[in-house]
Amino acid sequence: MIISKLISGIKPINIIGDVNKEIVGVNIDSRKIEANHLFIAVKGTQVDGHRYIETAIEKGAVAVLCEDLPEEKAAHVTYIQVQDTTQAAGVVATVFYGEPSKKVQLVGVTGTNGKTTIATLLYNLFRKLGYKCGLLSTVCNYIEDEAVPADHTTPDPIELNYLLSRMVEAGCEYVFMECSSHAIAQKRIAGLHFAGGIFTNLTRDHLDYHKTFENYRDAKKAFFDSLPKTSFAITNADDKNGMYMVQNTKATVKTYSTRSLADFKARIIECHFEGMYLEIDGREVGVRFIGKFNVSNLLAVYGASVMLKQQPEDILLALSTLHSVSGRLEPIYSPEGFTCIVDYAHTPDALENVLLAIHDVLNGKGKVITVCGAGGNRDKGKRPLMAQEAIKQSDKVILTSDNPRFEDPQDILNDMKEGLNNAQLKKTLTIVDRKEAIRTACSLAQKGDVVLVAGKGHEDYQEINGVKHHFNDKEVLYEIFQND
Ligand SMILES: CC(=O)N[C@H]1[C@@H](OP(=O)(O)OP(=O)(O)OC[C@H]2O[C@@H](n3ccc(=O)[nH]c3=O)[C@H](O)[C@@H]2O)O[C@H](CO)[C@@H](O)[C@@H]1O[C@H](C)C(=O)N[C@@H](C)C(=O)N[C@H](CCC(=O)O)C(=O)O
Ligand SMILES: Nc1ncnc2c1ncn2[C@@H]1O[C@H](COP(=O)(O)OP(=O)(O)OP(=O)(O)O)[C@@H](O)[C@H]1O
Ligand SMILES: N[C@H](CCC[C@H](N)C(=O)O)C(=O)O
Ligand SMILES: [Mg+2]
Repeated sequence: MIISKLISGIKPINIIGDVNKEIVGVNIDSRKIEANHLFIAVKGTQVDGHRYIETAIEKGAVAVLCEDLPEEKAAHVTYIQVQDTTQAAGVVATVFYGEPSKKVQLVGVTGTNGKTTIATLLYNLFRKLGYKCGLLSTVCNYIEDEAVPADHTTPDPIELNYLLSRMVEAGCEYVFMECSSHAIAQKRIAGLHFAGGIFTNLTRDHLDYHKTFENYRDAKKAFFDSLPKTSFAITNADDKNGMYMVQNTKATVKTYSTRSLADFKARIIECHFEGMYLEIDGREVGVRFIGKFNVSNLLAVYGASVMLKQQPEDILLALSTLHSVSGRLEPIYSPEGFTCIVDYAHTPDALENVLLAIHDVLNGKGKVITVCGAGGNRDKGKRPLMAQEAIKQSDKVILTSDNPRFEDPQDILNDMKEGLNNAQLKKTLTIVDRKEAIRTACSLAQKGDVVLVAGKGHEDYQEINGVKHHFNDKEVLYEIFQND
């Protein structure tokens, strides 16, 4: 694609050099630059991408998009200066890959918890309804059946538009994606055309990055502010910030609620560990999910499907056949008759809700033993709150390592214990080794009890000092049961 076409969606302040050159690739990372590429210099949180302009040119870049022009310029390179390269990166990537988001119905899901669940269920549901679909999520990306491993909840703008273009090539009509607050703040989704957006909920997370809850909230809101008039915005009326999210959007607003009047409503008729019987918009349906929060997730899925012009009867029929998403409230039954639940709860709110869901089913008839930790190099303030939520609804808590990343695991656990009083500490064990912690929880459990293993869900690694060691909570549980 020639440079003048490539930059047709942005407003350069200055252009130096030939704009009729052919560009065969674009990237924000100098390490991925090859011959005849455009390098986009982005000022990041760790380094300033402008430092890599020279390296990128040595690797073959023939055009550079930047905010600050370098003093020494190469004669064969075209320099394009813009105000904000973060924003421009998304727009240029979209143009380079043929504006793929305009060729599919793209629905974005944002909020603290529930994004993976909702996006994955929509992908599974629309495939059951007979459509070709794509999915961009924390667990894995999918182009129809083809799995493309995910490093991030939302990929960088280049990878994102590349994957979307592959989905268009594969004939996908619908694409469901998670929009993390990092991705919205870093404009990874700039230039995308959304058919709809969904808001799940907002509670504490990622304050290491956003600094204040207001910044975090407004990062999520920015997604709805940017939705086009043709799109829909579905919001959770039960969440304190549900209406705030959509107050400035141009999209058609619809609400969902399990408590009050809303466009999409539901209530629980019955619930077991195997699933729930629900009434959604006046129709009854059996689903294989538990927990009130999953009623909200299913309502969001139902609402989005209605807005995407599917028939309520077809949606509910497909909904009744869907299974829980990997590592989200996934039950594993022990030979001794207790139930283990593997779940990705890694925020105070998620822990509270998962434990509520477990108690709803247990109905006072068994003990709850919770194994949990907190991630290293992430929001420290959530650590004591997570310990508090765990102890509030558990008979015993075993604090253990999650992904310590570059922190000492014992320091993370000490931060968690800061949230507990002496009586609560007496109900708590600290076992740094996660496998040992899970084993101990299982040895304490009896028939009818529940062992909640929280925090890592689908993850198949434990990240320690920058190295990902193979580790999977479900595998560990099966191994324990086999050796019993
Ligand atoms: C804090 C954060 O979110 N950082 C993300 C951000 O990086 P950054 O802009 O800070 O990059 P940087 O390292 O300062 O580098 C600046 C620029 O120089 C470039 N560079 C750097 C080195 C080099 O040799 N050459 C070069 O060109 C980089 O490619 C970049 O363009 O943009 C990068 C590209 O999109 C991301 O890979 C990176 O994710 C880091 C690794 C990360 O761990 N992010 C997590 C926190 C994250 O994004 N999580 C959310 C979800 C959380 C949730 O689901 O709850 C996610 O969407 O996954
Ligand atoms: N609607 C919800 N409300 C509160 N908690 C939820 C909700 N849905 C899921 N959870 C809890 O949050 C955990 C994470 O769910 P999920 O992976 O769907 O969220 P996510 O928003 O994609 O998270 P991430 O930001 O890490 O990608 C689940 O394992 C469950 O404990
Ligand atoms: N996307 C989230 C996932 C957290 C998962 C948990 N296992 C942890 O490592 O903290 C994050 O990067 O903060
Ligand atoms: Mg997710």
